[in-house]
Amino acid sequence: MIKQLYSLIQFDESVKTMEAGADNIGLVPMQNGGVPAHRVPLDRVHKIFDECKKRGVNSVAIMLTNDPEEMLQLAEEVQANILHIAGDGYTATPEFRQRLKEVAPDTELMQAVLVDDESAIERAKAVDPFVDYILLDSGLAPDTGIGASGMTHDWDIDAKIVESVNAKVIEAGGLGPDNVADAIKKIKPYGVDSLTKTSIKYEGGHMEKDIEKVRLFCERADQAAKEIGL
Ligand SMILES: O=C(O)c1ccccc1N[C@@H]1O[C@H](COP(=O)(O)O)[C@@H](O)[C@H]1O
Repeated sequence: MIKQLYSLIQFDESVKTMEAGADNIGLVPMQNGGVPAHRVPLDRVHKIFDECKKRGVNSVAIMLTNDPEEMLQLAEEVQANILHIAGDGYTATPEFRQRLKEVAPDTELMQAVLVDDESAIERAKAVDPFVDYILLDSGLAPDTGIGASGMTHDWDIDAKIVESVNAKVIEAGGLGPDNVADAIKKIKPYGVDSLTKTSIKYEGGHMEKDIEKVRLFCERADQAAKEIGL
């Protein structure tokens, strides 16, 4: 079971998050979008992603901009393992996928799908043929993008999507140590993702990972997956 943790800002907390069991760590490289306090300067992105490589952890660059040209520039610059499109104004296309391969041949593509009602199933199917991952998430963040709501959504829809697509499905939206096991047992995803419930939030939008909660999240996810033979 892949455990994906967002949204890393500092180098030291990234290392601690990897040591606590994360398989994928996600961050917002400096761009036009997202809460200013969460955007990571590019020199630090490189330092964190180099550390990921050394430790065999996947680096994920989250795109909150809605400009595909800016995404491709960033993809070329950071060469992440995964590019996660989470902006609410742009959805990946086969052409985007092709251009991503040209500028970052080793970067896989993850498309966030907003699960608001059953229409999410068709939206997931539409991107399935040309993405590597589909991330199922809740709500729209007030600043930009799909996700970061801290809320769960209808897991029955997610279970149907897992059955209907070939891409690897990452379950997101309001997951934390308290409910990750239930989500895995119900949805049977390829991976699980957490932001709000494994973070400490401060005034002004600053956040840092709560390492004990990250550790618990990873431990409970692995235990649940083992129990159902995933
Ligand atoms: O990670 C962010 O900073 C972010 C900002 C804006 C939109 C989405 C973002 N992240 C994605 O949202 C999920 C779920 O968040 P939560 O656990 O429900 O709070 C997060 O893990 C990222 O995939």
